[in-house]
Amino acid sequence: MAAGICTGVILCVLGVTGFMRLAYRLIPLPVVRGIQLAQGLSFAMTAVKYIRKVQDFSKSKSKGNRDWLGLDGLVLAIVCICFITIVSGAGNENNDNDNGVENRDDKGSIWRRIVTSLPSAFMVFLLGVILAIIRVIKGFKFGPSSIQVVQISKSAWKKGFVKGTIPQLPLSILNSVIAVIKLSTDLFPNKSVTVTSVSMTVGLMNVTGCWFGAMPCCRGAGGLAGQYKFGGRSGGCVALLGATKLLAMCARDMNSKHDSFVVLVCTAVSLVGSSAALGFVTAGFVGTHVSAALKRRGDGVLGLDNFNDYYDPTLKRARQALLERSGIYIVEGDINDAVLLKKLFEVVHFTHVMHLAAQAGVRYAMQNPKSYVHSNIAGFVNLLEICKNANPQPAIVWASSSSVYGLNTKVPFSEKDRTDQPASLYAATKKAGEEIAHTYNHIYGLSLTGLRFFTVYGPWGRPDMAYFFFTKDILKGKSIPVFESVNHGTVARDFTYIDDVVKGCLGALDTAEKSTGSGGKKKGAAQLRIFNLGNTSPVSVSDLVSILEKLLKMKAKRRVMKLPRNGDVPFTHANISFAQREFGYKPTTDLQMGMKKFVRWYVSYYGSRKKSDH
Ligand SMILES: O=C(O)[C@H]1O[C@H](OP(=O)(O)OP(=O)(O)OC[C@H]2O[C@@H](n3ccc(=O)[nH]c3=O)[C@H](O)[C@@H]2O)[C@H](O)[C@@H](O)[C@@H]1O
Repeated sequence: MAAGICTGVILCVLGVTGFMRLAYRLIPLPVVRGIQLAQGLSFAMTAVKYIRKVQDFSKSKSKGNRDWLGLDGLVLAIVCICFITIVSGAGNENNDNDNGVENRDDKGSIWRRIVTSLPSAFMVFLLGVILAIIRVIKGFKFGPSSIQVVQISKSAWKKGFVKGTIPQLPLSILNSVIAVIKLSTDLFPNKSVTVTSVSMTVGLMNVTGCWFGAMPCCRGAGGLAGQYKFGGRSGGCVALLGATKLLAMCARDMNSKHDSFVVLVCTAVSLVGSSAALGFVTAGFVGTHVSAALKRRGDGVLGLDNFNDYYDPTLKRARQALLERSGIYIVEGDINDAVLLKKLFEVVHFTHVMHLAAQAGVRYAMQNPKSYVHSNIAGFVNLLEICKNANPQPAIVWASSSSVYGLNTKVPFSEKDRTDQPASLYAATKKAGEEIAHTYNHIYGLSLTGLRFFTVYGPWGRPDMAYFFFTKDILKGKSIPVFESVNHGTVARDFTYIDDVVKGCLGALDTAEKSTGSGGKKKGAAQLRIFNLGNTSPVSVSDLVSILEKLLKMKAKRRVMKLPRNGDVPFTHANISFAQREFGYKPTTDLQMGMKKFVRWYVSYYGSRKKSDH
């Protein structure tokens, strides 16, 4: 927007001061024609490339060859090219005979007249719009959109001017002003256009429009020539174009610029990925790592996160920045927002949903029980409602927890064991999630895979977890509460390194079968699975502290205390044979190695004093 406004201002100034007139007189015609030819050829080559290869517009890259068949297939494209070529080349537009009198008996001539009068490019464009609507958008609604004034930061002005205005200016002057005037004098010799009026109107269009989010635009000699060739020769065609744009602006579906942006991103995602996975809570710990891994292997990922303040939101924003650098966009919203979710699902046909949006932490459930019900139960149900109505229904992989094993004493914990004695409300909501998953699988044919994570840790982890705040407090010289169970027994966890968990998540996604229902109706039995994703070798909290002491080269001030009765269980230990059998899950990182990687990250991330005060 800043670049558009700056370019607009410069064009206005050049127009008013008469400098543009000077440029018009000084720049020779061959230079202008050269620019036009180069532009024309580059557009033609781009068109051929777009037809031959499937495009990854988000990266401006070509992918594989386009399929022959389908609504965006090669056959249709070739038919359209032939149609335009035949219609445009069907003969002289002036079909009068030598005497200037039409020979009405000449049947071939009549047909030729009809064919040449067809607005071929407009017809192909219209067909394209209809096919795009069929492919991408359902349920178009109309009504006025709200208009907002764009806020442009100081750095955006600077960046826009340097990276947008300066490189664009020569083309704007030559193609949007000088070439347009030369061409319009050729095409419409009886109409007078002045350099000042063209320059000023292009400038004013951008100076006013860009403040309201309009895409920077210009007149172009190519566009003028194209419109002339295909029949747009009066002011009426410009008015028609404007009216169509106003109509498009009225799509009520997009209430704000943010909504429109979301829709555009979604469309890009659906065009990019052969399988579009939706990583909910992408700025969460596990979500960040899973999304990045999916993107690395070429999947289309769209994130969703409400960026709540359960723990330091700046860490979440830093994860978001990391993901955005690798091309993953995160929509800011809540899984309880049915309107938003519906909109996303209308635009993208998600093949998979990786649902990692939850209120985590076992002890916090006593302080804020409602947040657990809100996210882990109401939010989950809301998501399942949207997924069951989607067409096609996505396959869902979601995060349960090792805490569902609660007070069980039989080890290692197997998926076949009882899970009816949770020790915290957190565990109870996760257990409820598993039962809710069963219901949606049974009634609607949704494919659902629950993953019971076992105390996942690693770089970019959660500051509310013990290993994280132990590290922080040891470094600060503060004491840390180390829990022990009855009779000075150890408290132990099957700590699992993030990279191992990511492999498990990808394995679960890749082996997830399709949901069988569509549009809210079940059409057959669907897959329903639960897997433990643990490390299979529990370590006591006391040993965890010793590992940290060695890595941080500092002695911890241990405050040994009895395991409080606020949700904690004395130990966890996963049996992972089921995940191993189904998708080859095999953790390879022990606590020593995993903590080394975590500490390295922690020190580099919180290296400065400012950041370490988190
Ligand atoms: O995998 C799981 O099921 C769960 O793992 C963790 O829960 P937890 O294992 O309790 O992880 P931490 O809170 O990091 O505690 C780790 C160990 O440190 C102990 N601890 C915790 C806090 C403390 O002040 N002192 C202390 O000794 C805990 O008793 C526990 O044995 C996560 O917080 C849950 O979101 C997740 O669902």
